[in-house]
Order: sequence, then C-alpha cells, then structure tokens
Amino acid sequence: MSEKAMCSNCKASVMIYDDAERKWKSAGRTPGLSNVNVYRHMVQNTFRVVGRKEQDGEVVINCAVISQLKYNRATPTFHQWRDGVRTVYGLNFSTHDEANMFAGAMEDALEML
Ligand SMILES: CC[C@@H]1C=C[C@H]2CCN(C(=O)[C@@H]3CC[C@H]4C=C[C@]5(CCCN5C(=O)[C@H](Cc5ccccc5Cl)NC(C)=O)C(=O)N43)[C@@H]2C(=O)N1CC(=O)O
Repeated sequence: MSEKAMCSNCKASVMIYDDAERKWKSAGRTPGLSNVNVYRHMVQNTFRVVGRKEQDGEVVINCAVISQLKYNRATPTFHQWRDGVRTVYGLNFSTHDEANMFAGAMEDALEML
C-alpha cells in the first residue's frame, strides 16, 4: 500500500464555504459525519486529505496538501483551510481530541513538505 494514514479515526462534518451565498455547505450529497484522514504517499512524499461519509462511504473530500497551505484552527473543533485555488474547506469535528489529532497530522505533513 503506497499511502499511509497519518491519523486514525477522526470524525468530522466536512463543509465547503459557498462564497456566493457566504455560508458553509455540507460537502457531498447529504450532511453528516465523515471519517477524515491525512494520507502520506510513501514514495512521492505527497499528502492529501480524504474524507468518506460514515453512512455510505461517499468520498466528500479528496484534497492535496500543498506546502503553502495555511491550516486555521478557527475554534477548538472547527478547522479550515484553502486549497491552492479557490475552495475553502471546513472540518467540524465531533470532539476536541479528534480535532487535535487531525490538526497534528496536518501540521506534521506540512513540516515534511
Ligand atoms: C460550520 C458552521 C461554522 C462553524 C464555526 C465557525 C468558525 C468561524 N466561522 C466562520 O464562518 C468565520 C466567521 C466569519 C467568516 C468569514 C470568512 C470565513 C469563511 C471563508 C473563510 N473565512 C475566513 O475567515 C478565513 C479563515 C482562514 C484563515 C487563515 C487561513 C485559512 C483560512 Cl480559510 N480567513 C480569511 C482571512 O480568509 C470564515 O471562516 N468565517 C464558522 C462559522 O461561523 N460557522 C457557523 C455558521 O456559519 O453558521
């Protein structure tokens, strides 16, 4: 397996900011919790965030982690970042612990880039 999970079992509601309407929308077909993870490609040394809905496995986020990424812990359980282009992602975590675990994986990835 060429990709390694950097954190285990973080649950969050994955949101995307709708600039036009100036409000957060749930990523994917329906609102709900997703398993979110940061994956490290062990050969290319690249990283990406993947989130799959708990209910049906729908992939609701698949976002490259680029070195310029600014990861913002807006609140202890709501973290956000911009992808390189124009999408603002928000993760509304179930618990502080999961938020800290995910943020730690993200910050580790950014240090390795
Ligand atoms: C799921 C509901 C959600 C839960 C939690 C709170 C937390 C604050 N919050 C927000 O949306 C805050 C309030 C102001 C608004 C204005 C603009 C936004 C939206 C788009 C990005 N942004 C930036 O402030 C970016 C962030 C950034 C900094 C640094 C690096 C990267 C980034 Cl992305 N700053 C720049 C300078 O771009 C924003 O996050 N905003 C959330 C929120 O109210 N709710 C409740 C609801 O919406 O009902």
